[in-house]
Amino acid sequence: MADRDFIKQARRVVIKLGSSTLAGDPSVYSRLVEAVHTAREGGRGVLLVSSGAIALGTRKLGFRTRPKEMAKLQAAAAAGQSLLMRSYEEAFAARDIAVAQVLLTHADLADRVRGNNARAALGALLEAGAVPILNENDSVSVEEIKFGDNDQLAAMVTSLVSADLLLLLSDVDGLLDEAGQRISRVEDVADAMRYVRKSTAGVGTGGMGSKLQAARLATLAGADVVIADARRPQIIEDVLSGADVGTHFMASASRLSAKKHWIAFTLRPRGDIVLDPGAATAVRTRGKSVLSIGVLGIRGDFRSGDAVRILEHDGTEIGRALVRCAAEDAVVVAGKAQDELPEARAALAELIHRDDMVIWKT
Ligand SMILES: Nc1ncnc2c1ncn2[C@@H]1O[C@H](COP(=O)(O)OP(=O)(O)O)[C@@H](O)[C@H]1O
Ligand SMILES: N[C@@H](CCC(=O)OP(=O)(O)O)C(=O)O
Repeated sequence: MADRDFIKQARRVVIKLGSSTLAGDPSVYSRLVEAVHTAREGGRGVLLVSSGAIALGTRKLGFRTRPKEMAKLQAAAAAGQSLLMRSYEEAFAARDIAVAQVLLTHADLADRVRGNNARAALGALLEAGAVPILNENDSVSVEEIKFGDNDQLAAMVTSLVSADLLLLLSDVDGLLDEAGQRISRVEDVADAMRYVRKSTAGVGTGGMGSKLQAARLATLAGADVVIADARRPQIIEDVLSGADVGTHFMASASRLSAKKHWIAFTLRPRGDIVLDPGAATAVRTRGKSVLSIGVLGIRGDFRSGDAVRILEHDGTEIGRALVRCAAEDAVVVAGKAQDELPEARAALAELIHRDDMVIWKT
């Protein structure tokens, strides 16, 4: 199959719209509605991740520029979110399509029960024929519980609902090379990072680096990703028909299970487990569990079931995992063989089970 043939067959699609798009030409809403309508007629389920609340709220509340102070940013988000949803409600009414607002914080997806509830609610909305419109719940999100930006939220939602395609719409043709030419296809996201230019202009928060990171997350969840220009007429239709527009990232052949993806990319590590060279090799090359005897050191203040980084003795990160005990117990068992462990902690000879571990490809 040709590269973009998988996109033509995508059944579930997440479309992310950036602030730059929504703060610009208002006709973007009506064009979006027509494209979503056509996609649904073609049997696809569509979810939107929409930024724009802060940009709209900044104007609505009469702030001259985007506020820097957290409380004012949150105020702008609250004021702008209702305006944003009103625009969507009105636009989608033209096609008699119900929209539904879903506001999430990072903590919602980091908690398994809450994440499962969100997945079920989104599934029920699609089943009922509605278009879920997601945004970060900015007015209650503080730094520790933020997604970072909506590119990351969109990638995590893509994994959560097992979407086949993530379409990141922005105000550029796609990823541009040094000469400003669109790159049609990216094979290696890490390598593509060299094209990212730092920019302070514009109303967006993430920039291109964040879109590439989102592309990495979503392709490892088994989705194709396209970054494309929202200002181009028919852009969504063109992308979904497999046309050579925007920048395409193919779904990874070594996709992670939903659980491993969650460990690797949604959870925030609370500490480090440092391995000796023998253990590091066994874990990295043979996918072995982490045994207490191979642990050189423990850092951080994690609890049982938290995510941790797995490090080589020189500090290189090998992977991420869920740890089976709290830091205070891990310190006691580190470096000890099973027969040296106190009886109460015997089970901790296997500190991390291989099923709870994601090893980075080198
Ligand atoms: N190599 C690159 N190719 C394309 N855009 C780039 C590149 N490097 C940096 N950018 C910047 O990334 C911006 C898009 O990100 P952002 O402003 O966060 O958009 P959005 O609000 O749509 O999420 C572009 O407008 C451009 O200024
Ligand atoms: N949640 C914020 C958007 C944050 C964000 O990531 O913005 P952008 O980089 O334009 O996608 C808002 O609604 O204003």
